[in-house]
Amino acid sequence: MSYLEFGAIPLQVNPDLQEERDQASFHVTELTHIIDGGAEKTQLRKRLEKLIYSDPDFRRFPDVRTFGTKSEFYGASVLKSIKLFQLRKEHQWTDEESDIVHSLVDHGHALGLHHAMFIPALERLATDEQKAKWLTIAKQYKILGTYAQTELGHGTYLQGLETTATYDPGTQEFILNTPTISAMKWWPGSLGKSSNYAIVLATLITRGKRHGMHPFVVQLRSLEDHQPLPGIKVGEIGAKMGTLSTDNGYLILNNIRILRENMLMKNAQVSPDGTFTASAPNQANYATMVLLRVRISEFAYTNISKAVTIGIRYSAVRRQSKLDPEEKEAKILEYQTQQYKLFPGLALAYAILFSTKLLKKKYREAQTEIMKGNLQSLPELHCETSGSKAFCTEHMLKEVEIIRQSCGGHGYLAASGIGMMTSSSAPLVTVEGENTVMYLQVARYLLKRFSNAKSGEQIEGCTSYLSMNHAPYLCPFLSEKDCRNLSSLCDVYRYRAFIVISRVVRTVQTDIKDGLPQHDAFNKNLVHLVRAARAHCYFNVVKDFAEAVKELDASIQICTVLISLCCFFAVHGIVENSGDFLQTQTIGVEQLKWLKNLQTSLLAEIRPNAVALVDAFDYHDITLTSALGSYDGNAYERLYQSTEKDSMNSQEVHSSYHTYLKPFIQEMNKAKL
Ligand SMILES: CCCCCCCC/C=C\C/C=C/C(=O)SCCNC(=O)CCNC(=O)[C@H](O)C(C)(C)COP(=O)(O)OP(=O)(O)OC[C@H]1O[C@@H](n2cnc3c(N)ncnc32)[C@H](O)[C@@H]1OP(=O)(O)O
Ligand SMILES: Cc1cc2nc3c(=O)[nH]c(=O)nc-3n(C[C@H](O)[C@H](O)[C@H](O)COP(=O)(O)OP(=O)(O)OC[C@H]3O[C@@H](n4cnc5c(N)ncnc54)[C@H](O)[C@@H]3O)c2cc1C
Repeated sequence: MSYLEFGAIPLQVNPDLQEERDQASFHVTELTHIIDGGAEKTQLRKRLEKLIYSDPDFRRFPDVRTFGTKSEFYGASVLKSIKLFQLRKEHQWTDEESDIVHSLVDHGHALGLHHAMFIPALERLATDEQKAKWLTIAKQYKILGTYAQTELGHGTYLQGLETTATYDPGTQEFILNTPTISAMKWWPGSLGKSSNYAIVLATLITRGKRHGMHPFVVQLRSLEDHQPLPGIKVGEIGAKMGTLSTDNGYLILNNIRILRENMLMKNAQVSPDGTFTASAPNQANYATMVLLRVRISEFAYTNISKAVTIGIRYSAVRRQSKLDPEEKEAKILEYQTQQYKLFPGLALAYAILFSTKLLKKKYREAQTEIMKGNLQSLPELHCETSGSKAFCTEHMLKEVEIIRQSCGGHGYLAASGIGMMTSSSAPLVTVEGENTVMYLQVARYLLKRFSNAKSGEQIEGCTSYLSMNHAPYLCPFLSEKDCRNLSSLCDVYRYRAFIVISRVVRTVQTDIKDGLPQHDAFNKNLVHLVRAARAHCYFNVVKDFAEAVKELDASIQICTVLISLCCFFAVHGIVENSGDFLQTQTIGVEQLKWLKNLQTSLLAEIRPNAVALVDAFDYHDITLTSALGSYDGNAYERLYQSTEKDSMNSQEVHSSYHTYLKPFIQEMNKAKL
């Protein structure tokens, strides 16, 4: 066989993968339509896919990503941003269309924060008059902006932000300053080299009084030559583990004067004479973060669904060792342990998909009210978005890494597409509210709602179960078969959450009664509080998944397979956290035995549809950029083909040979002689 024949990609689908597709019990397209939200949405996505991928600059990304330098990668990413902006303008994309496009192109493009945060911040924090000024030019790309909140010294604790915006009534300007090294802005995406504007979050000082964190529109760079304006020092913070396309930046402000009107004044106002008035609680200024927490939850779906597509397709074409000594080597997907690595990620992808669809709906409804000035739903929304962001990203990151390991050695190759996914997924547990901190916000809300419920209030929303009549719980599972009941599984999660929450409330209360100040009583129980928040979030995701499956308007075949998957998601979660479930007596030892058996039975049940379930995500090969996970399953040919793109292979003999190796080899051979 010639060299070329080795590398050529066969025209047909790998027969091992075809075999998987042939045995699917349902129509993949029907499920794709459900995932996309309807047949017309699938058509829309495909139309956008065609448009984007017809441009070679989007197609050549895998090469740059795999083999370029940081600077080359960033440069190519700026080009990609500009092309996306031009296309958005030309085709007048809606936000929905734009979101679809962002999930298609390699995420995190250089100017991504302009649409992800700068524009949403203007929409949420500016008055109508300010919107007419700033939003209009931002949408026309006359200015390119970012969201500069985090500082070197503080990311989580926003009340600790040190950047100041001091009002000068004499000139009716704010003077922005970075008073200490820890006050410099540090981390904002698109800040280092790309943006010429930023919404800077700073502590407002007027008439000698500090009024907490507020948003200010600040020009950073000249619109003529992109040089930083006088008094502004801005740059890139340095190499990161991944996300090479984004120029995360630092920013130092030295007596920067901006007009009074540059303070975004929807929620609080400073009048010309310096009088401060607040028309909403300070937390209303956190609105951009709340939106991003929804989007990051959705992004967790994108990452886990891509990863598991790669893992399952590859496991269907990779053969290693013999199951039956008389047969040929088995597909690694046949091994129960391999299914145990992959199917939790598969079930998680569907769980996050359905749960975030619901979250998005709730977000839209709440946001409509908030924009009208009704902030009643804000605490509940904060709890739901914080919890979803923490739960989805925590579980996604864990499963993506397990799936990477499931690909063996090849999973460690950049060409697999999955290693990069691990490093680009990693920051999602930190950005937009570090996960532990987000769980603690959920816990804080749970404690409040718990005591409301205790005092007889009828609780609505995601914590409504706290006001249920909680007679001692008796697990209804009397056999393995009973454990399949989705409604009973939801009950098990609900009671676990209730008991974990009530126990931590009792402990905190006892500690306070015993004389500990409230903050010490909290800190003494922080781990348990996070555990309570996790239990609450897990319950909500299981419930959302189960309800979505129950209400699905789909064929019996699809319902059957999704019920198995949902059941597996719930059962797996109980088995993985069995200590907690046993300790809260929501299950007993006997029931745990049945649940463990059911867990492995479900692996076998899901197995025949595994490839179809990932095919239904319908990722284009360019979106996946994976030699292991392409639709045709020709993994080895694609891996070998990818070596051609490696610059190390552009010369037969590398230049280092002449500089170092040749003299060394010659020296060694001389010595031998
Ligand atoms: C295909 C598209 C994909 C898109 C993906 C994009 C990827 C982009 C990648 C990266 C972008 C990253 C951007 C960023 O990271 S921006 C910076 C994000 N920073 C944070 O998230 C900071 C986290 N910290 C906080 O949110 C807060 O400081 C806090 C919640 C930890 C504490 O709040 P604070 O007011 O300082 O103190 P309290 O704890 O005392 O809270 C008072 C009170 O307010 C309630 N509360 C807090 N936050 C909110 C909120 N957002 N909404 C409503 N209410 C809120 C809090 O619960 C307290 O309530 P109380 O108990 O009733 O008093
Ligand atoms: C890739 C990336 C992109 C980013 N993009 C932006 C951006 O565009 N704009 C922007 O403004 N920021 C951005 N950030 C910053 C990001 O929002 C912060 O890093 C994040 O909010 C976490 O804050 P921190 O770094 O201060 O972590 P810290 O708060 O210092 O966390 C460190 C540890 O302390 C713990 N901890 C902190 N406070 C508490 C507490 N109260 N209780 C218990 N434990 C606590 C945490 O759990 C964690 O384990 C970005 C960060 C990254 C990594």
